Parts: sequence; structure tokens; C-alpha cells
Amino acid sequence: MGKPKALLLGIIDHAQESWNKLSETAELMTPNARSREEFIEECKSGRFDGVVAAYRTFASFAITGQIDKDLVPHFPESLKFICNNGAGYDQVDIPACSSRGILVSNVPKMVDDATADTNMFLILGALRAFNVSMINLRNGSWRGHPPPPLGHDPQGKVLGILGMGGIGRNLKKKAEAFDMKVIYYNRKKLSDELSGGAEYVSFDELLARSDVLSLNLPLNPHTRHTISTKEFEKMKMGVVIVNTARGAVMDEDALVKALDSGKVWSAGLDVYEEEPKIHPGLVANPHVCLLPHMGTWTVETQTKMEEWNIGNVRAALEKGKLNNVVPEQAEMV
Ligand SMILES: O=CC(=O)O
Repeated sequence: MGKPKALLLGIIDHAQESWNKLSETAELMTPNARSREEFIEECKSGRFDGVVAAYRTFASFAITGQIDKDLVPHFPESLKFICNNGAGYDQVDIPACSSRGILVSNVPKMVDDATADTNMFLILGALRAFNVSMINLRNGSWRGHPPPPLGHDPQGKVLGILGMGGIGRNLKKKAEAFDMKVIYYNRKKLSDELSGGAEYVSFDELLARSDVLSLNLPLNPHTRHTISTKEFEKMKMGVVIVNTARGAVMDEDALVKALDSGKVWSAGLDVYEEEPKIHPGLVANPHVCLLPHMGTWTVETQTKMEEWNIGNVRAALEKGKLNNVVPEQAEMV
């Protein structure tokens, strides 16, 4: 029998050496396909037969599209592990994988600092409305005419964290260094040790009390449009919204309307419903700080993420298991 195969969907930028080293135990392959149709044809051709584990990146979506119930049946019978290089795995339909006995890992923890840093940058940028002045300055008009609005200090403001996972908890610590008061809502109340003493409140209370609302929950079929018109109505006038999670946890159309009405004073966004498209109402609003999904975009974090994901491919090939699986599959291991 030949070596097992590992399939690379996407590109490894920093941990190439670790990936290449896997060739001692596995045959490493990449798809020739450049579209979902071609990828399905390639699956059908049998070229991937013998692939045990796939390493996938966010960007490989451009080739495979969503790893969903239409695609999963085309995978070779041999495929048992999908290693997703990212904390968020909304591009992978977990029930579809589970029903085929495919285990999925993600990259938790390593993303927390860089994403929470980005989150903090957006909180400060949005509170201070810095984007307005950054635009004026680059347009050669110093502070602009009329001058930019006065911003708001983070000190003493209530930061509501929706989703108190690794990133939410990391953000809590960082926000407290800016003297923000942190409250949170999570499906489950955390132990005091995990929450660091942040106050646990109901979802409605979070909406009603937050001066800044930070979205740190994963995107899945249950969390789509968690924040929409009805939720904006429950918020304070002049609230600031920050999202580094996934665009679709918030209804972008409703956000634009809430910004236009003044209900939302400003927003800081790293993620969008239909990346790389951005709602024109967001682009047009200088109060909105926009980043092109850069939460983990640092050399150090990208390297750690790739190494973790390769570690999972290695564990799959050598031990027939993953070092971590997504929470939905915890019962399967
Ligand atoms: O968006 C980045 C990630 O999910 O890690």
C-alpha cells in the first residue's frame, strides 16, 4: 500500500517547511481545479482517492465553494478529516461532514490576541470617529470643513460582548485596560474564573445597556442575523457596534438603516455579509471604520495558525485522530 494522501486546499504561506516535512509520511497533493464544478469533476475522477486529511483555508472557498451537503458526497470514501485553518468554520457544513463520518478541526486560541487587538482598534476608531479625519487628512484638508465630530472616550463606557469565547474573553481583558465596564451575554454563563468577573446579563439587557456592542459569536444557522432591526430598536441611541466575527451575524441592511437614523453612532467592521462585497451604505458612511477581514493578519498569528493546522493533519495521518475537533463533534470522538 502506498502512503496516505493529504490534500492542500489553499496556500500555506508561513509554515511551508512543516507542510513539506509531512511528505515523509504522506503523499501531498493539491487540486488542479479552479472552480467548484472542476473540483467536483476532479473528485469524481478518483484523483483524490486515498486522501485521508484535507487542509483548507478560508480563501480556498474560491475553488470549492461551501463545503456543504452537495459537495461532501463527492469526497473520496477515504477522507476522514478536514482541518480548517481558522477559528470560524462557517464555510464547512458540520452536520454534512458528521453524517459522512468526517471530523473537522478549527484553529482556536491562536487567533484570540490578534483578533481582540483588531477588535480594540475598531472600538477606539469607531468611538473616536477617527475615520472621518483620516479621510479628510488624506484629501488634503487637515481636519476638514466642517471639522470632524468630537469622539467619545472608552473610559467608563459599557462594553457589551456578545459571545464570550476565546476572543470575547481576550477582548474583555484588553477593554478593561481602557477602563471600560464589561458585560456579556453567552448561551451559557461562564464560571467566574473564565469570565474574569464580567457581569452576565440577558440578551435584551446586553442590547439595552451597551454603549459599545461587540459581536464575538460564531456564525452558524442559529446565529445568522442575530442583530437586526428588532435588536437595534432595543439599543441605546448613539450606540457603537463592532464586528470582528462574521458579517452575517448582523443584518447589514438593518445596520445601514440604524446608522442613517442615528441610532447607531458609528461602527467598526472587519467582516461583511458577502465578502469581498461591502454594502454601499457602509462605504458611503465616513463614521464607519472598515477593515478587509484582517483580524488574524499578522506574521506571528498566521504562522501559529498554519502550524496548528498542519499539526492536525499530521495527527490525522499518523494517529488517525485530530488534536481538536469543533464543539459540534465533541461527542463523536
Ligand atoms: O476569520 C478568521 C478566523 O476565523 O480565524
